[in-house]
Amino acid sequence: MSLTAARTRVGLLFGSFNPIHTGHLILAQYMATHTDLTEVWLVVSPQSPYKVNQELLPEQDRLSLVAAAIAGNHLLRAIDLEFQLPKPNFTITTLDVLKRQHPELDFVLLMGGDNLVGLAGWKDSARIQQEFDIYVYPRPGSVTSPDTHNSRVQLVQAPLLDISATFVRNSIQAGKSIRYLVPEAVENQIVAQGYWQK
Ligand SMILES: Nc1ncnc2c1ncn2[C@@H]1O[C@H](COP(=O)(O)OP(=O)(O)OP(=O)(O)O)[C@@H](O)[C@H]1O
Ligand SMILES: O=C(O)c1ccc[n+]([C@@H]2O[C@H](COP(=O)([O-])O)[C@@H](O)[C@H]2O)c1
Repeated sequence: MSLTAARTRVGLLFGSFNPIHTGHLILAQYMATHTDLTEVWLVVSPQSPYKVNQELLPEQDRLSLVAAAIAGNHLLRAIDLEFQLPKPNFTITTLDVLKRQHPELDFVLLMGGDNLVGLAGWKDSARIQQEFDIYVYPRPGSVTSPDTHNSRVQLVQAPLLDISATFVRNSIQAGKSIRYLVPEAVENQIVAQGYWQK
């Protein structure tokens, strides 16, 4: 019997969340309930290094949509830490701050197979892969087998919904319904504020 208590493991889903949608939420909730993670934190990135030209809703509005989406869910948390960090937001910078702020927690990166392919090009990619466990979930058109050279990468067969924030934005702009693509509270806020409507 081990005398050391298991450390609390927290999953981190980084994203622009422009806007958050049901695909993000199904994934986050599954990770929080079907793996060894205790919670999943949704880290809102004001400016992803790869999305500098994309038209983004102001970060506070994106955060507010995330908060509306997860209201009352004690397993998920919205994190605005990157709002105070230099832009564009490099994930290693945020990870270093989170580790300093929460030495009692073990952070696990959640990543789609599509992002895992690009991870090699991320800032301090080698350090990210050495210092953090990464749970990879398959995404359509991406590699589904984990990198066997890196024992910290683990494949999680999460149920996925093939929708994107781009699809949600385009639907709004085309005057189509986004019912069920986003939670009702998010849809109500988008409609009330007129986000992405022409
Ligand atoms: N349907 C989905 N299921 C699971 N993960 C998703 C889904 N859509 C996006 N993700 C992942 O969630 C994270 C944050 O995504 P992001 O905020 O960039 O949303 P997105 O839908 O990919 O946005 P966009 O369409 O604007 O590029 C990324 O790691 C992305 O790969
Ligand atoms: O740190 C990096 O070099 C890096 C490069 C690309 C993307 N990221 C982060 O990955 C998250 C998802 O990015 P994206 O572009 O797929 O929305 C977002 O939080 C970005 O800040 C981070």
